[in-house]
Amino acid sequence: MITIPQVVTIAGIDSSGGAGINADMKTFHNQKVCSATIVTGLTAQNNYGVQKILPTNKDFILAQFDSVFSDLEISAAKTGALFDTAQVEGVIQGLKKYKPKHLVVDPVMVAKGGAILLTKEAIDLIKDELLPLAELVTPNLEEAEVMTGYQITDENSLLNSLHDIQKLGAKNVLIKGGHGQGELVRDYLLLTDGSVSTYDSKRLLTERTHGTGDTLSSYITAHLAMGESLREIMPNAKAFISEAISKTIMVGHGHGPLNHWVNIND
Ligand SMILES: Nc1ncnc2c1ncn2[C@@H]1O[C@H](COP(=O)(O)OP(=O)(O)OP(=O)(O)O)[C@@H](O)[C@H]1O
Ligand SMILES: Cc1ncc(CO)c(N)n1
Repeated sequence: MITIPQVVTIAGIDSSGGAGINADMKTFHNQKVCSATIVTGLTAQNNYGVQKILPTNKDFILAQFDSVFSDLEISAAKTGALFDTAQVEGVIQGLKKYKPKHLVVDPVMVAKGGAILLTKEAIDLIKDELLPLAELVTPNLEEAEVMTGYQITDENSLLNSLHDIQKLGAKNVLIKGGHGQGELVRDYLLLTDGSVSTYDSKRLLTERTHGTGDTLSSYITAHLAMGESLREIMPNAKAFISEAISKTIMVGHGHGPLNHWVNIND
């Protein structure tokens, strides 16, 4: 018999296959963990942007929680796109009921192409009630600004943001630098013990970066489920995302999807 870590992604489906649950499941499969899904919505989306959203309702979200958690042995969960306040309430209720050992919150707010995925009320609820449940929250630069209410203009304001987001209740905070500038992409990780580590990689000059955030947070979730620490996971997570961006697959137009077949141990 083979035992495989089991994880769940609580997120939306991307009709073009490159982001959201689709990216999560491909990453989980690549990293050899078994994944369940709690679907928060369907998107009519492609590599140009999001054309339409059909959110699932709170009752159906809770029904999926009951189905998944009454059967599978879930050791880690991650949240991705959540679309309205009632949904966020459902997700918080489900997480409080089933208490997965590890929870990664990816506070997806804006899709590549600029579509706003979350209302202001829902963002407040995420800050007040979802972040305190999270082992790790993974905002990009804009999402960090929305959470704190001030702009990140330099390293000082970035470090302040890390601490201010931790004060909202998340144990560990990762601010991702994909939307920054310069030759390097630098991600900043603040741990519970107050230490800050930075992770650099070469900025790959491509617009084919659909689903980078989902892929990174899924990779981390998979490895938390395997019992690794964030310090152990981060260098490999960065290597994986760089490899998945650089071994370009030509699918669709615009912000094309990543290559989820890569293996950083090759
Ligand atoms: N051009 C790039 N070259 C190398 N690494 C990148 C690049 N863009 C993003 N990354 C890496 O991908 C991960 C996700 O970062 P990013 O800031 O793009 O997140 P995100 O905005 O949440 O993604 P998404 O737009 O998919 O929601 C980070 O680890 C970041 O360092
Ligand atoms: C469904 C969905 N979730 C997350 C993102 C962000 O990558 C997206 N574009 N679409």
